[in-house]
Amino acid sequence: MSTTPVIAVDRLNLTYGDFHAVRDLTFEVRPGELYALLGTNGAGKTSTLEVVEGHRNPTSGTVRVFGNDPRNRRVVRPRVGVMLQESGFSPDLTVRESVGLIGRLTRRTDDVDRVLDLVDLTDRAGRQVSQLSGGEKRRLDFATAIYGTPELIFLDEPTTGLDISSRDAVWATVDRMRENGATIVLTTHYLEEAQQRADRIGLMHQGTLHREGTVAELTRTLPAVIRFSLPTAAPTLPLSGDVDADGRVVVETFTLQQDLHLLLRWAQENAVELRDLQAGPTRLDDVFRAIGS
Ligand SMILES: Nc1ncnc2c1ncn2[C@@H]1O[C@H](COP(=O)(O)OP(=O)(O)OP(=O)(O)O)[C@@H](O)[C@H]1O
Repeated sequence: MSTTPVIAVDRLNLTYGDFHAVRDLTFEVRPGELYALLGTNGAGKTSTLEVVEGHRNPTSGTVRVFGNDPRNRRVVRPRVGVMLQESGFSPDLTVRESVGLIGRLTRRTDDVDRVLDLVDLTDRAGRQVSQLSGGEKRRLDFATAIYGTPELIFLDEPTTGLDISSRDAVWATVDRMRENGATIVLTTHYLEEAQQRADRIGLMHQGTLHREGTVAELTRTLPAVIRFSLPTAAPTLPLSGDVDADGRVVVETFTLQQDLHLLLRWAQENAVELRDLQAGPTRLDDVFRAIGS
């Protein structure tokens, strides 16, 4: 498999008037990976993706998609599927017409019925877009991104407004496309989805790439947490911790397995019940909460 990056962003800057929305941003997306571009509100994700998708000119810096300037739409567009946050469909078109139109615009070919089946809109094919529910519209947006099985797919908040079975169906389709070599760029505020699926994460904050790496790389810099309640008059704990607002003991640790073992052995030996015991590795949510703190 080629190791030439599918997307290469080098010292990208983007300003809106006096406002510097993206600052010296550099990152790459490799062939076949799922790269999640995450961040706080207003971090600059959409602005960055608009440049990478060829919709917006950078103020400075370079962006290459398959080695080309993304504004070279004739070359790049047929290879790229885009699911935007807001769909731009004409409300008067039917579902079938909308999917067909996208085919013509992107110059990809596909079987409209196959795509409608994949997003479970076969029985809505003749209906006008204006008559679709929010979740159905979102599935239509997804259909346009996967039409013609593009090599690179941008998914901007793909599962917002979808019920659980529609979400599962979207991810099953994404998984299948990845098995066939597709590269995915995901933005989402559902951190759970990124945590489960991203090969690498770029975490943006105030226009810059605050952190980048695999989930394990991002979370390993923060301690894991053990929480429990103790009965009154318990003997002295074998490790140090704080007490939270609810009176529970909170132990932060970089050696979770070892400390948990120590704690459980101590509890057993002293016949102490550790009520509401919880222990877990750091989650992506915690990495987010630590931004700016
Ligand atoms: N057309 C515009 N004109 C002026 N400022 C803009 C424009 N578009 C975005 N901004 C500002 O640029 C910053 C980055 O916006 P952007 O939409 O890229 O962030 P984001 O990371 O996608 O945010 P969110 O998670 O809230 O969708 C924000 O402060 C926003 O207010």
